[in-house]
Order: sequence, then C-alpha cells, then structure tokens
Amino acid sequence: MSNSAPLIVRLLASSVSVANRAGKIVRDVMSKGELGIVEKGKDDYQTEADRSAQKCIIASLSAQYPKLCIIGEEDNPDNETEVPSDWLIVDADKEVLLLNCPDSLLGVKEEDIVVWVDPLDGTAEYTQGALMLKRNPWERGKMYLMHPFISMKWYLSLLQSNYGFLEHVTVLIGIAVNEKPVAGVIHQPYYKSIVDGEKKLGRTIWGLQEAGVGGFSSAAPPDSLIITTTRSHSNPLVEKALQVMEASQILRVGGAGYKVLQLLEGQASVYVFASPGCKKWDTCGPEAILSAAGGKLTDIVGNFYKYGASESRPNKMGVLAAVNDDLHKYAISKIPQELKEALANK
Ligand SMILES: Nc1ncnc2c1ncn2[C@@H]1O[C@H](COP(=O)(O)O)[C@@H](OP(=O)(O)O)[C@H]1O
Ligand SMILES: [Mg+2]
Ligand SMILES: [Mg+2]
Ligand SMILES: [Mg+2]
Repeated sequence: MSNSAPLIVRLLASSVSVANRAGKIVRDVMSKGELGIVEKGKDDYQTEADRSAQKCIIASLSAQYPKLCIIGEEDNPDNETEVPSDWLIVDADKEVLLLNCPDSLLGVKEEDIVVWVDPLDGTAEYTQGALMLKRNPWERGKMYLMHPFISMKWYLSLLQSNYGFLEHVTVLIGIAVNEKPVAGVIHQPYYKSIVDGEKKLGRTIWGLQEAGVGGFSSAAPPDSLIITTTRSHSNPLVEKALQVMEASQILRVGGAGYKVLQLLEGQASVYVFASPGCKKWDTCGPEAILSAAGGKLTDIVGNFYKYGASESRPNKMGVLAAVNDDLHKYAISKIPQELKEALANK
C-alpha cells in the first residue's frame, strides 16, 4: 500500500477493499445455507453473515489502524477477536488511493476518527432472500412455515419480486471526523453486472468529502417526486410522513444503504423514514457519500446527526435524505408539527 497518501484517503481505500471481502463472506454464508438467525429484538435479527462480516471488517481495520475508534452494529458476546487469516485484508483500493484529500482533512490523526460499521444492512431482506433461494417448492414451503417473521403478504410479494430482495443488502462503512461523516463505503454484494464479457457479482460505491464519489454511474433525479422508504419496518408515523409528501410514487425497499443508492442513481429523489429505528451505522457511510455527491441527509426536522463515539446509537428523529438542497427543503416543509412532536416524545 502507498504510505504517502493522507490517512483519510488510505483509510477509505482500505475500507473499500475490506468491504469487498465482507461482501464475499455475506455471499458465502448464504450459499452454505446455514444462516444462524438470532432474534435481537422486535423485527430485529442477526445472522452468521452479520457476525462474520463485522469480525472481518473490525479485525482488518484495527490491525492496520490501531488507534481508530470502531463501532459496529453487532455485539461480540465472546469478545472473539481471532479471525481466519483470509479475513484479514491489507489491500487498499488503487483508484481511491489517488484521490486528492481536502485540505481540511490533511492533518487528521487516527485518534480523531470514529468508524461506524454496519456489516450487513438489510438483514430482513437477506433472510427473506434465503427463503427464495430454496428452489424446491417443498423445501421453500417448509422454510416458510419455520420462518419466524414472514407474513403471507411478504411471501407473496417475494414471489413476485423475482427473488430480487438480495440486491437490497449492503455492507456499510462510515468514517467520521469531528462528529461529521467525511467518507464512506456502500458495498452491494448481490449487484449483478457484466465486465469484459464476464458475469460479475458485487460492486463498491465510495465517497470522500470535497473529493468525489465513485463505483456507480450517477444519474439526474426523476422528473416527478419519487420517495424511497422502508419495506420491513413501517408503522403509522412512517405512513403519515409518506402521505403528506404527495409523491408520484413510493418505493418500499430494504436497508438505509440501498435507499441512498437509489437516490444516487436517480431512481428516487427523497428518502423518508419517520421512525427511530435507524442507527448511526446505518446512516454514517451513506450520508458521507450522498453529501459528497451534492445531496443531504438529516433527521426529519432538518438537523444533522452527530457521529462522535459517545453519541446515542439510534437516529431518534428519523431520517430524511434528498438528492439536493431544494428537494430536502421541500420534504422538511411538508412534515407536520404534530409528527415532529410525536417522534420527539417517543
Ligand atoms: N423498528 C426497527 N427496529 C430495528 N431496526 C430497525 C427498525 N427500523 C429500522 N431499523 C434498521 O434500520 C436499517 C434500515 O431499515 P429498513 O430496511 O427498514 O429501512 C436496518 O438495518 P439492519 O438491516 O442493518 O439491521 C434496520 O434493521
Ligand atoms: Mg440489524
Ligand atoms: Mg443497517
Ligand atoms: Mg446491519
């Protein structure tokens, strides 16, 4: 690795390579078929892929950057830090290493950085994707009956989706300095493409404040107001906030990372989630990339979240993100006072 690049640039380049490896772990767990689902809370699950991908990311980054503060979504009850040697990644993405570091980040030291890790964003979609990978209808039916958290409505929508929910799954790494997300990675393990005539699975999107974004083709926002929101964690407040937006279309997809990807790629213009369910690891990386691309992510009142190590994990006042300032202002102006108060009092 080039050691001459500034710390933030090196850390982002390492995060891109580590996220690629974590994405392979996510696919490998799915291929083996033993998901090891653990229930953390209501509508809140963890799998072997969440646990292993996080171990890979934290072990790789902390070996190279020992003074970093790294906060991951998943608890590690056995405090196990040993990982298989092929999970320890020391590569760094060559394209990212060439980025121009903004002057304001040149003097940043490891101790000044907080890294927020969501090893698998869209766990609900991941586990439901597993259900659909069972090709044999008998096996699928059996798994459906045993599945603890899937309703008939979801099962039918899964059938109609051509098994596509796995595309919603991402690996998220967010890099914050002075409580602000300055760089981030969204890796999409199940993104399908053809490169040099060969089928390829997975892609990695990155962004660095004042330097740019990469790993995807940006597109103009849609002509009409298309909103993206949760498909697995809705509630009456979430629905109320969607109603008042007067959108031409509402897309219900999994994961904070995937919803921000939809904004970046022009499939939606605003992301609205009026609920405290998202956490700092869901939004740090996506917010950094979105703002490097000219967009904005805040709570539903319009305040930025802070990403210092001592901040509370939940994004209590929900999430409101847009591809540009004007659309962000419009969406904030539509949120009624009583909805803001209802969230503040939750
Ligand atoms: N009510 C809730 N309870 C637990 N987690 C929630 C939640 N609402 C949202 N989240 C988390 O926020 C992320 C995006 O949610 P959604 O897909 O519904 O938009 C998911 O991250 P994970 O999949 O990493 O846990 C999800 O678990
Ligand atoms: Mg989770
Ligand atoms: Mg998440
Ligand atoms: Mg997660």
